Amino acid sequence: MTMDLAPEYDEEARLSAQAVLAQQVRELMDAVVLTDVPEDEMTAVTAELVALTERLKAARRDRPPVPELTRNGFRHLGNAVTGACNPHALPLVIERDPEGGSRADLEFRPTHEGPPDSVHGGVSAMILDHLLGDAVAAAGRAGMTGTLSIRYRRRVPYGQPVVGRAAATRAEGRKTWVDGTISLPDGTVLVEATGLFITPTPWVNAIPE
Ligand SMILES: CCCCCCCCCCCCCCCC(=O)SCCNC(=O)CCNC(=O)[C@H](O)C(C)(C)COP(=O)(O)OP(=O)(O)OC[C@H]1O[C@@H](n2cnc3c(N)ncnc32)[C@H](O)[C@@H]1OP(=O)(O)O
Repeated sequence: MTMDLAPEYDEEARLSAQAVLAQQVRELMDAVVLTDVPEDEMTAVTAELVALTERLKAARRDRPPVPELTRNGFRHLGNAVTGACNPHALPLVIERDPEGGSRADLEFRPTHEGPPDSVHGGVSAMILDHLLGDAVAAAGRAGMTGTLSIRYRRRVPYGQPVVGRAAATRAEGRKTWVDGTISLPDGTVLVEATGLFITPTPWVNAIPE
């Protein structure tokens, strides 16, 4: 009698498990910055984490999950902003804004702290960069950030809901200009961004009419 020892390999199930793992790591990261346990408990937890890290490194790919076009649209599970499989990502969940462009409801976490009790300006800029890039796609174009200009109007809080919005304002050749904001739910603008996105020449023929 022969037995097939090759395991059933279900990539979608593996990615779902990786997304659950990434979410647990986000919770771990929050627990790390907020922990107040005694030093010897931190040392014990660190030893367990070293062991867990080695288990994950037992089989290693050379890059995070790649961007792909699926039946349900574009997904990039390894992305630093939107990737469900990347613990660094919020992850940001972007929708089409009924008023045009892109919109995301989000809540920053304590791990995003810059100035005391406020979100780091670079983190806000990263979120806006991605949101502006998504708005380029919402306008039927594609591009990489050429320039990004940020105006910080008020401190951005973490641990409470805020709203990100972006929309393309103008397009010319390979260039798309986009504006965006992070606001409180009542509409108070906290951060404003303007970006110029440029379609790299190799992408020009890849964008559907
Ligand atoms: C098919 C895909 C579907 C995807 C569908 C789903 C998408 C889902 C949402 C994803 C959202 C991601 C959002 C994250 C966005 C990042 O984070 S991208 C990462 C950060 N950006 C980069 O790494 C870009 C690095 N730079 C480059 O690759 C190249 O410099 C660029 C920007 C592509 C331009 O290169 P190039 O095409 O060789 O540019 P070049 O021919 O020299 O210049 C063209 C024109 O642009 C101007 N220009 C060039 N660079 C700049 C600049 N930096 N500033 C201002 N003007 C410039 C030139 O002056 C020139 O103007 P004109 O003389 O024509 O008036």
